Amino acid sequence: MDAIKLKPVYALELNDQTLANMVACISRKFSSIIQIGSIYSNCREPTMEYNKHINILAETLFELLSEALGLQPDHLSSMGCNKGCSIVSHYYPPCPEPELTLGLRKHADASIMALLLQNHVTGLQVLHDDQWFDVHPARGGLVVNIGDLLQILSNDKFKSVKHRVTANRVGPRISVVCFFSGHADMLEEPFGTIKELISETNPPRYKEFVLKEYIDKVLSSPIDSKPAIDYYKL
Ligand SMILES: O=C(O)CCC(=O)C(=O)O
Ligand SMILES: [Fe+2]
Repeated sequence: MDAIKLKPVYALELNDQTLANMVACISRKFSSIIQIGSIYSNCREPTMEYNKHINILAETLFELLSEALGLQPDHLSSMGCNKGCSIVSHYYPPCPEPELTLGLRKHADASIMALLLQNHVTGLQVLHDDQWFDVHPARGGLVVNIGDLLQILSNDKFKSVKHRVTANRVGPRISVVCFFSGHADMLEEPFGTIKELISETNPPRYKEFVLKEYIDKVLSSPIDSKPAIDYYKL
C-alpha cells in the first residue's frame, strides 16, 4: 500500500496562527460547532480552504479503507461515506488543577471517520488494553479516527477507538475535527454492515437501522449514556 501523501494539507500551512484564527471566534467557549454558513469572517476562508483539502484527503483514505476491506477502492465513497463533513473546533484553556478534571470525557466518535488536527499541546489520549496512551502532536500530521459507523459497516473489522482529552496546565490546546457522517441521502436508507462482507462464517454483528434514528439518538443522548452503537448490537 502506498504511503499517503499529506502534501495538499501541508500546503495550507496550518500553523498555530492559522489554527488560532480558525477558533478565535469561539475562544470563550470550550467547544463549539462551526457551521460553514455562519463562521466569523476571520476564520471563514481558512476553514473553507481546509475543508476543501480535507475532503480530498478523505476520499483517498476511504479508498484505502475500502481496499483494506477487500472491496473496490470506490466502495465506501460510492455509498456516500466521504460526504457529510462537519467541522468541530475545540479550545481547551490552561487549567490550574488538571488532576481534578478532563478536557473531554472518554468516548468513541459516533461518525464514520474523523480527521483531527491539533496544535502543539499534548492532551489527546487513546485507550488501548485498558491503558491510556498520549497521541503526541506531530507537526503537519493528522489523526485518523475510525468511528462507530465504520465499525458497523465493516462488521467490527475496523474498531472505533475510545479516546479522551486531559486537562493541561499549559495551553491553550486547540483541535479541529472533521467528522464524516455520510451523504444526506443515506439518512433515510437502511444502514448496516456492507453486504459483501457478510458470509456464513462472518454473520452480521449489528441489526439494520435507519441512520437518521441513530443520529437523533447520538444528538439527544445525555453525556455518559449508552453509546448509540450499543442499541444495534446483535
Ligand atoms: O480535541 C481533541 O483532540 C479530541 C476531540 C474529540 O475527540 C471529538 O471532538 O470527538
Ligand atoms: Fe472524539
